[in-house]
Amino acid sequence: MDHPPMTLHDGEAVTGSSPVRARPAVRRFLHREPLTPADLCMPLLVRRGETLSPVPTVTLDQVGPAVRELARLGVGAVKIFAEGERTDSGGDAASASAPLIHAIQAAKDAAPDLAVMTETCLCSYTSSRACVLTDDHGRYDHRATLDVLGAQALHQAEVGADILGPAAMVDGLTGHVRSVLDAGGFRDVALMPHLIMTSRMYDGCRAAMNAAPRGNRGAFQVHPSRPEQAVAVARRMVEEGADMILLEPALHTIDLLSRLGADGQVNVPLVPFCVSGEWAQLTHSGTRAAADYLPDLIERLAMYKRSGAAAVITYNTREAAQHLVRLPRPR
Ligand SMILES: NCc1[nH]cc(CCC(=O)O)c1CC(=O)O
Ligand SMILES: [Zn+2]
Repeated sequence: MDHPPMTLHDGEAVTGSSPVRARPAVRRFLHREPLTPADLCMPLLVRRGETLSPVPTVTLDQVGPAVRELARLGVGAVKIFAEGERTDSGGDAASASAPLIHAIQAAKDAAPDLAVMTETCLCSYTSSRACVLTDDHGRYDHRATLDVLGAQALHQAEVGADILGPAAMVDGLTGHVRSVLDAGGFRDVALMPHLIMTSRMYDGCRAAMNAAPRGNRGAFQVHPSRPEQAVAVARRMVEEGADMILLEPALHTIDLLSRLGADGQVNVPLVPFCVSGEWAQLTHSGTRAAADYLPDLIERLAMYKRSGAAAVITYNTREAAQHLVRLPRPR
């Protein structure tokens, strides 16, 4: 044996222990926080009314108070989604007075130092609930999709959004939004495109936003059997100017998180999004007491960090942050 046997205070030998674990002073010396409130981002789904929803949502006038409370807890960011007017041509997606734009403004007014992320997508604005626009024959219209999303991105930047989230998963979107922002004088607005795997885990969010897809969203998202495609898409996003990449669903893309984070894949921060289905599983759709799921939640979030996440987006941000600020540390 390399080390003398470790003993507890009563002198009894401790088997299976190590010098690193045996003494509180050494554990304290080596302690690193696995997770802090600053690592977390809260998705805010903004809806017009308080009708029944399968996931937590807010109304526009609740955005300010919610953001202030999150900021007080030390939370790092919010990610704002909002339903707008729907038409075949993308409704008010490109309007400066869309609910999403007001919500971003409310969040920045409430806590200027908290990072505001957005979703830059069309599924909250199309009659079809698709993330893209289609032409008169129902075929994907690349030019029109990029035009509307570019205009939407500019409005998001104009009211102070810090990180935009191109989410339609179409080629060239990240690069297009980057060039629109640069031309508009917003070089310091960051891009975190979504790398989305097809999944049933989005159904709750889609229902809450009245955006259950009628068409085939899988045409653009990555199929779970194609990890090599996910790597290729991630690399292309970085080439086009992604500053970070969002991975969803977090729980079903942990393999990608560690794979992409490994040397030589992509060199940008990776941010898993624990989507609505993950919230539903953990909280039994909101019926479970926080005290019952908090240990699981904290372990889960720490696991994402350990697997290479720069930060984590979770609907449980508030409970997690409240729990973390109460913990004695180091432990
Ligand atoms: N528009 C892409 C997008 N943005 C957020 C979610 C899901 C988020 C959640 O379930 O919490 C999705 C997936 C999808 O629409 O297919
Ligand atoms: Zn979308």
